[in-house]
Amino acid sequence: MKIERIELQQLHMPLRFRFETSFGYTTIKELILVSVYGEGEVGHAESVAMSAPYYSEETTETAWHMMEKFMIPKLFTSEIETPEDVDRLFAPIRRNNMAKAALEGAIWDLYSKQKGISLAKALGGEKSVIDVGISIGIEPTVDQVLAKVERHLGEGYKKIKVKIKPGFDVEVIRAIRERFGEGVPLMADANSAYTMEHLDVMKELDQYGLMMIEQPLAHDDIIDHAKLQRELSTPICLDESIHNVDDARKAIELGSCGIINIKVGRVGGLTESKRIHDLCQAHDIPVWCGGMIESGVGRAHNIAITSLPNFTIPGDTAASSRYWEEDIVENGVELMAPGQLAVPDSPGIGYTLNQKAIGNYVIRTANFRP
Ligand SMILES: O=C(O)CCC(=O)c1ccccc1C(=O)O
Ligand SMILES: [Mg+2]
Repeated sequence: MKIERIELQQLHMPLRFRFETSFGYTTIKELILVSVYGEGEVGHAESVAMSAPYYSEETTETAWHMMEKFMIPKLFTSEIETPEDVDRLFAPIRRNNMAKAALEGAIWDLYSKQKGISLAKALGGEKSVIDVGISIGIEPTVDQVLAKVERHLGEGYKKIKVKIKPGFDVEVIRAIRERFGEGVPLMADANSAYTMEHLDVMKELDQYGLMMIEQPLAHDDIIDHAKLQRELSTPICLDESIHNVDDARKAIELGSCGIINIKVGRVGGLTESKRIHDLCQAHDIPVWCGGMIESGVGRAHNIAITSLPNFTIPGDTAASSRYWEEDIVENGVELMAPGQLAVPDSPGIGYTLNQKAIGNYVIRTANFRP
């Protein structure tokens, strides 16, 4: 694969609502759109690093820096035949997974376009339709959460995830169960807001038949999660704690979780996402695709990886129109049926960029050539 040019564009996309988690809130989503040009085609992906280091250590600025100073120069001075070569090329660079994933993902898109196949097919995906859920943030009142649950259940979303934090947890879950019943596929995401001191709260949550509790304990822990898992019948799902396939192997071996959330950015790319998927499949650990408030470009990548068979639990890839007045892909990523997204079968990510919309959001551009 001959790479002729790489373009980075920093975009600021205003959200249609304030998205709050236990670690902070987002009203304007920052992202870096990566475009890799070669042999008459162009591949796209986005960096999901956030503006501040509260979900992970990366930020928009560090991702830009790592790509510009270390990753793009490597791409221009190496022979690349397949996207797996990119994964190998970046391996000596420690962490900075979101920066790595953005470049590797754009090259996966470019590679599948050059082959004339969909990204889903290039990854070994099998599904033509995926079930999706929705992630509801922390709201000022429980009633406001209930209103959102009602609206999104009406749109057919197949999983309702609510964000929790100490003081805004059991009450929310109880209210949802009382109002909407036991049948709602419901889970809670704590984004590391609890410690083992909160065992009593976790045991209370355990009474509500949740599909899982996501990342209750520290972002860098798998030991206490194993202890907690032994105290609960609800499966623990790890998000922040899993950065690569070895983390997944150790967490499974220790019994730290029963489910893993795969985010392509957090694990450093689609190649590593596939490895984690395969490992989990071999151990009967279901996986699902998490979200990072992506634009349509990141959503398209999420759809492609979710087409792999062990993504058996609906992920967080909701429709573009929930987040954006206007997305940066033509027509947005929209539900084809209640709670379902189509897996495109056209080459690459299967979505065309909306250059006019990009023009409205872009605040910085740089081009790199060999
Ligand atoms: O709607 C989405 O994109 C998922 C939102 C979400 O839950 C989330 C958003 C930003 C950072 C972390 C997380 C998370 O899954 O923990
Ligand atoms: Mg999470």
